[in-house]
Amino acid sequence: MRDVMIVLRRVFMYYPLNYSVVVLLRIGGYAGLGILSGLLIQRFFNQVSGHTLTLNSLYGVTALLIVVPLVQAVSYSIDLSLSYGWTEIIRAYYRRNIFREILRKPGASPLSVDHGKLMNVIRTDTLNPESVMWSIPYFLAYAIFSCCGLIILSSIDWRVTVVLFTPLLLAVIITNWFNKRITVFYREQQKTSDRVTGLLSDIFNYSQAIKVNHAEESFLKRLQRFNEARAAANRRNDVFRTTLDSIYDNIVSLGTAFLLLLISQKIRDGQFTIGNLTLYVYFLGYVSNLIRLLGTTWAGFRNTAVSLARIQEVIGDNHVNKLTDSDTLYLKEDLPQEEAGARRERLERIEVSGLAFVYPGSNQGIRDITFTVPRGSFTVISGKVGSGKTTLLRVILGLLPRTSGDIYWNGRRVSDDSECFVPPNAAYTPQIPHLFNDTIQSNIKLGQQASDQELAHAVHLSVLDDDIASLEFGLDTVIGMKGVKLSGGQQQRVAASRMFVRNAELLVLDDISSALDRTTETRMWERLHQERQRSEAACLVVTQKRIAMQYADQIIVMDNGQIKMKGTYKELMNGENSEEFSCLLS
Ligand SMILES: Nc1ncnc2c1ncn2[C@@H]1O[C@H](COP(=O)(O)OP(=O)(O)OP(=O)(O)O)[C@@H](O)[C@H]1O
Repeated sequence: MRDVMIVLRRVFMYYPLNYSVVVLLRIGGYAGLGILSGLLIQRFFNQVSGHTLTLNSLYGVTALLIVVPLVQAVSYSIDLSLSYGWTEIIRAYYRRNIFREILRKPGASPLSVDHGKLMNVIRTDTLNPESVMWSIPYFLAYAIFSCCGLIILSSIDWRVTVVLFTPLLLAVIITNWFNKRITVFYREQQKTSDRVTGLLSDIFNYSQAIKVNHAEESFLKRLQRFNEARAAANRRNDVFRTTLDSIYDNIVSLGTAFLLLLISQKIRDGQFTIGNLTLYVYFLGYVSNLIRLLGTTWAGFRNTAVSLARIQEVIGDNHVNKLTDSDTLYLKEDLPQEEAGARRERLERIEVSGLAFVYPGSNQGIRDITFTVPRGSFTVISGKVGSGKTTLLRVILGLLPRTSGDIYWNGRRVSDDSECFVPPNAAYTPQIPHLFNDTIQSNIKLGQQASDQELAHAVHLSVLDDDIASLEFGLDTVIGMKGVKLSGGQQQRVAASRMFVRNAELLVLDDISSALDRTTETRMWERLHQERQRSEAACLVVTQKRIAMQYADQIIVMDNGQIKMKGTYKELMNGENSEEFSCLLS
């Protein structure tokens, strides 16, 4: 609960003035004007039943009974217009901060939760703080109203008041006891929802695999099972909430009946006026609302605590302050241009020394990697499947956190790889292209400004020009989810264009020619070679292709996470492990 309080306090600090005005409006509107209305109604009925009602006082009371609700209506409208602003903002900050924390994680670290949970966390768990912040001012207003009511009613008849409030107190205790179950139901609801969303996301992502393996039936059955579990959890929650609601509703009816029983004799004896009876019934309605609000506010606190734990699991960090950061949201302003990393001094050489990384919970990774990449050089990393080539690239790029070793840029130690090895210093094409459902052009630029000429140059280097020319809409062709409307080779080359357009000093390519025909592949390596001579960009390339190796200034052969051989193509072909080396080539 401490974390919940920290979140709510920081959320309050987004708009302290705005929120305070809402609190005051609700206290004024519900408590202040509510009590005034009650007293007016009491006075009116006392006058009617006591036959002391004069025309003047009738006009006066009636006018007030019209004016008070009108003032209340104005206060509610102001309240709503102020509240909708901050509830949206709370949600937006919360969601933006979760995204930011996820994106801050080292790029290649997998998320600790599946997509279903992630989606639910962002969609529904982010709603809890705003709902608590929404109900707190109501709760305060009703609490103040009820306390005042207690005092006013006690001054009329304290015995009747005590008897009237006792069942309400009992209701509070019962509600509190029931509310503990709310957490259990909420958790269950979220868990079953995560599973359904996760499975749906898998089905849509891998529909082709499901179809070709004729696995539709088994996936549908699984979906049905998950849906039934979710429906059962929702049902349990709904029944529980409806039961609680009916308890609150019946409290008013039971209370009124109780009251009538208690005071009927007193009214007959003239000890209790009709106006007082009306006042009691009027207050009873408000007090039952207080209990309802106590229930929802308390449930909101508990659900926020559950949600916080889920969010912290997603972002892998339990520092709540990060979730409530309130720097600019850009709701109305233009988004700032994507910031490139700070450009370092012109690259002369990169030195990798004693680099190591082990995947958590395994003994797989890389160890003791040392080599140098000079300006304008071409370094090939080769080796058997699973020997650690991709891991090495990712550790250098800061996508995986190195466990030991150093990287130097022109002799100066790099302390934050993920900040250093980004455009314009370095650009990377991963083994599996990550494309978005957008045009080819947008996929290449990915938020970066690029002239037509720069775009055409990047397309040329990745040997994509003929493909673009053959498409009806050229660079404006929309390529579908994950680029499904392109062939595997085209997808790889769109990803390569994205790297080339960044005009970086270090180009890092992970096995990108695997889906290319020989002619396209030969052209691509030739163009990359020419480009490197022109721009003096250094290239770090994972490949097994002979043609690429022939261009290489050095070839590093990995085995079981370590460097096994190093040299030029000629040296390795003529070295003592030449047979093993030639077996790697394709
Ligand atoms: N997230 C991970 N957690 C644990 N082990 C991993 C993880 N990713 C890769 N590995 C293991 O680390 C080793 C090196 O993997 P890596 O992907 O670097 O190999 P690679 O040489 O690039 O293989 P390939 O040629 O198939 O691309 C492998 O044994 C692999 O199973």
